[in-house]
Amino acid sequence: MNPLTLLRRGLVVSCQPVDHGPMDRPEIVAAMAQAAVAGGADGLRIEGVDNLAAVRPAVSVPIIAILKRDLDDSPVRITPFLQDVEALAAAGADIIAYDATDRPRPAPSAAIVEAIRSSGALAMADCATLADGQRALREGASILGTTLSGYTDETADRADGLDTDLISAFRALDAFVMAEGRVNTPELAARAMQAGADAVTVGTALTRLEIMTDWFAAKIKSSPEDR
Ligand SMILES: CC(=O)N[C@H](C=O)[C@@H](O)[C@H](O)[C@H](O)COP(=O)(O)O
Repeated sequence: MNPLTLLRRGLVVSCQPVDHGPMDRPEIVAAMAQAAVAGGADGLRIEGVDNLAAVRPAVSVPIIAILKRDLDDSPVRITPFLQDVEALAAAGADIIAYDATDRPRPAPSAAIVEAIRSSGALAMADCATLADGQRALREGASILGTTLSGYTDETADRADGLDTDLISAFRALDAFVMAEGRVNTPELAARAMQAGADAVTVGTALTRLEIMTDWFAAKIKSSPEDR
């Protein structure tokens, strides 16, 4: 079945542990992925070829795969190279997400989308702005994600909370819209759907245990002492 049909009105769980933390191991990512599916996830977002290779045989839901890199000469981190696309497709990705912002990058976004489509996977554009989404649709992307809103210089003022404006703007383009980024509670997931999302991706609030723990610990420590 078309992955978009399976993901519509669905939850995608991004299983990306904190880099180099104790949970950053393929067998743990595979266990997280299975636990997410057991809890009702309709899809998964998985970073890296080793993690994808561990998760793919363990689940049957659609997988959105990415490869993250830290480049010296470009701020683009998500699937910047054509060979990244080949590696993720070979490891069983159904959908490959890429940075769809208009920033200096090693390979043009149009070439990345073309490589994704020729691999047989669908392309998900990780966008920061409406213009990113419009360009991505012209280039052949099948999903527009709000993933990078708040993470570029141009959108730094949106770094708090959910970008419902961008979700609604993408809805008006008649695209498949993925709300992604800082969806940290079930209530925010519902708000994303009301704003026009077709599906919602949740990462940190479900799979980055160190960060979730810190949210609770900080609140407890800053709570008033007198009762
Ligand atoms: C900006 C960027 O690099 N986002 C990444 C994309 O894969 C991940 O680090 C996020 O965890 C993911 O987008 C889910 O978002 P959140 O963790 O806020 O639920």
